[in-house]
Amino acid sequence: MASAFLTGNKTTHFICGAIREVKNDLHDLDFADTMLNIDSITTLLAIITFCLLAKFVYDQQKKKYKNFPPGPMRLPIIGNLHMFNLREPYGTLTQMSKKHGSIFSLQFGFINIVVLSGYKVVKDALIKHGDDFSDRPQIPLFAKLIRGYGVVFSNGENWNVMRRFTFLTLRQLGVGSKAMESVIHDECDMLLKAIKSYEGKPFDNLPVMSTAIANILLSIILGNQYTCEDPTILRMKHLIEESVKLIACPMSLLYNVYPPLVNCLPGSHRTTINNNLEFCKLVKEIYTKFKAQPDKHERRSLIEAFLDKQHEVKSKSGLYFHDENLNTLISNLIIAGLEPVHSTLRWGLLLMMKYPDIQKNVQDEIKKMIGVSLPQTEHRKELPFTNAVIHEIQRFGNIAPISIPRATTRDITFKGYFLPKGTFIIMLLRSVLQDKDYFEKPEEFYPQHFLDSEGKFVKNEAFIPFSAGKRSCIGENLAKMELFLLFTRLLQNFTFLPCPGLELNFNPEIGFVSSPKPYMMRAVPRL
Ligand code: HEM
Repeated sequence: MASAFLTGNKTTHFICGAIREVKNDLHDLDFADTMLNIDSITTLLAIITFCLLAKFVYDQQKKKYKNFPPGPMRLPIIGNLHMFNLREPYGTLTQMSKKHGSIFSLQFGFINIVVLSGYKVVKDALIKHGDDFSDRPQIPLFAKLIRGYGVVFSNGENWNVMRRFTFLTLRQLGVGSKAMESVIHDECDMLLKAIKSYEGKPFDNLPVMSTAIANILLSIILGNQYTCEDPTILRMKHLIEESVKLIACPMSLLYNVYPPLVNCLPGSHRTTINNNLEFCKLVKEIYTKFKAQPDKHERRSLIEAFLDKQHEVKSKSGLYFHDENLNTLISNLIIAGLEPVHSTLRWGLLLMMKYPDIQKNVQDEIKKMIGVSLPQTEHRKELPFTNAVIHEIQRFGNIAPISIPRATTRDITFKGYFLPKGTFIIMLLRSVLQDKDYFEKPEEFYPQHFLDSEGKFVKNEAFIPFSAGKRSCIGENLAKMELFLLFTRLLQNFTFLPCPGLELNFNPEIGFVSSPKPYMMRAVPRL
């Protein structure tokens, strides 16, 4: 309605007419009325300015987004927000992709978002157009927390330098080698001991499992200086676990859409910001200690490799090795590396309790092929069923349903649509891992997705839980090693059973990572 009024001469006539009317009225009024009307004029002018501005923005957007992918009808100001079930946003996106196809657009407040779904389209974007889709968008809450540093949400040269450093350092620290296998086994020994101590009685697996996985990651990032029992680490872990959930809560989502409006309100976004400030303070305490006593540690760590780089400021890339990047990189790695592995394993145990026959087949295969000896990564080939089950846990568990958002690095035409530079892109990984053209029973837990008719393991090209291309998961090798060794040893040592009277719950927790809700289980020793 407003924009219909505000076109060309009609707009000027409307404004002049309104002001003239107000002026005429002013003659006949006393002082109080005059004051009242001055307020009315201000309000009227504000409304008119707003409408003109809205029209200008609308025209600019229309020009910019010509030939933009279509999508569901949007409302002014809120766009498509009203259509979202904020408690299950991934479900809403999946439903929309069924209706609007593999490329469609949405509007969140004033932000235009393009959603890509299905293996073919997502693969094209990740691989064929890898460079065009390799940025991260500016998401207000993350921008506030991360300020363009670290690796997960940075872009350009900062991202390049941090990614290369992280990738090479993980390799130098033994990820993928026998040395890392032994770190994982040491932690697994403690995990088995902790589980055994419950003597087959019900227990909550969340704290026990997260301790083991956190200790593996900490040994890489901080060397052998810190373990999960350290009060600083306990606090850091709590802050991360809380923030990972809060980031997907309604107030945080609203903050990302209307930052100035929501900023002053209380809610999950404020707690996340405060958690981040506290987290950075704790990381700073840790690296200050490292700086104070260099070369004193038995095992080298990522933090020490970074501090070494700070001394080599000769090269141009050396400029990026400052404390802000160190702070953010460490928090990035702890957040990105802890929760996904932990959640995948917890989905795994939940599924083993639901499907006792599959659990038994895995145990029989382990018994037959490796007996009681320690599993090694090479055993994957000899354990095709176990390997297929682990792949299916990752596919079914689907812990990163929308991956991490991307943005276009330049103006591009993709599948016939124009996407301006900086377009916010969601790659719906959930739709890839459930693509019915690649998985026979996409909504079921079906390890045969990764087995041929003779029971041999077969790869499936649409299996990309770590995403793909130049911005794919840095921790893929570490995560695969952890999942294989921990899962195999857990099933070699225990049979996992549900607690009598408790129903198994497969509804995921809301959060950035789609994890199972806390649950109790029993573990009966086998050896
Ligand atoms: C089961 C375990 C894991 C899964 C399913 C997983 C999945 C993912 C996914 C989907 C992305 C987004 C990639 C993209 O934008 O295309 C990602 C990014 C990332 N992951 Fe993982 N991840 C896992 C474990 C880990 C571990 C153990 C680490 C750390 C050592 C890690 C570190 C990272 C980092 C740093 C990024 C950002 C990469 C970048 O922006 O360049 N992840 N991960």
